[in-house]
Amino acid sequence: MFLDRIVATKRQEVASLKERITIAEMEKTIAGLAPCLGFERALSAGRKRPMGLIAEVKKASPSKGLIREDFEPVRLAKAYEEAGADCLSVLTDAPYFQGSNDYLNRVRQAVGVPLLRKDFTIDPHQIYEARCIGADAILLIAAILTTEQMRQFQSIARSIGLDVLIEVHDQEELARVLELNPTMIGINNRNLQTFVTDLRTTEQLVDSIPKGTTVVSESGISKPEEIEWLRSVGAHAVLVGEHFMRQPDVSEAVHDLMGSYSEAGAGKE
Ligand SMILES: O=C(O)c1ccccc1NCC(=O)[C@H](O)[C@H](O)COP(=O)(O)O
Repeated sequence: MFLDRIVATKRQEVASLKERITIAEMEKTIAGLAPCLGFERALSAGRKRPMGLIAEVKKASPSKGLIREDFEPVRLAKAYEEAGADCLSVLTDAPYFQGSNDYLNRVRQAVGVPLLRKDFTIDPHQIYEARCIGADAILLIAAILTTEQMRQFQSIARSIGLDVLIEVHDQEELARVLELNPTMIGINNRNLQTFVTDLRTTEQLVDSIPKGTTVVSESGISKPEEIEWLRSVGAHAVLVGEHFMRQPDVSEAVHDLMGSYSEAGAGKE
């Protein structure tokens, strides 16, 4: 399975990270950082449109290869912010997505919206690293973690101020995730074996999620009517990468997909 390859790579990365820095050293850095920006809040009570938006800074993907030639992460992030994206997602995985920790760090200096570190978290070291490089939230993917790992990682993340987006693909993963009483769940519409996206995945899972949980529909979203439909079935926010990355003007692309917005916020139903 493709995810097994990614996890094997992450094990090597974590081993080399552990040789470079200890958690105690990262804790010292974290003690001197400003508090995190509220990622989950920006998508729920604080969102600017009826549907919240996490706009992704994504250069390439395993399924599509290089997506954007003129990839300038800071310029893209500023354009997203100017267009009223509630939060940004920055891919930091290098081998499969051509991402980088440095991209996230530079984006952090340039924008004032909360940032998700988009990577494959398999070890506590990566959670502390995420906070050190400027993330406000991390992603936990149920498909590659046990329930106990997710519980431990969620607790560590919260203890250093990070919000947690826990991602599921099916009912089995969702049942395990609900044991953790998460405040925010991502439903990934992409089948990780075939890479095919199907927005009905969100519809199939959303009704099993307790009210009050912020639900993010992820992947394969590109049309305004899909935003409307995802909202009608119960999603509070969307995560969009490839569609924006393929448009010459990402700011215009956000307006075209999401509509106009109000700084006053649209709030959580
Ligand atoms: O994007 C991929 O091909 C991919 C393959 C395997 C695991 C994860 C993958 N993507 C990560 C994501 O979750 C997406 O970047 C994100 O949801 C945005 O999706 P999209 O709008 O379809 O770029």
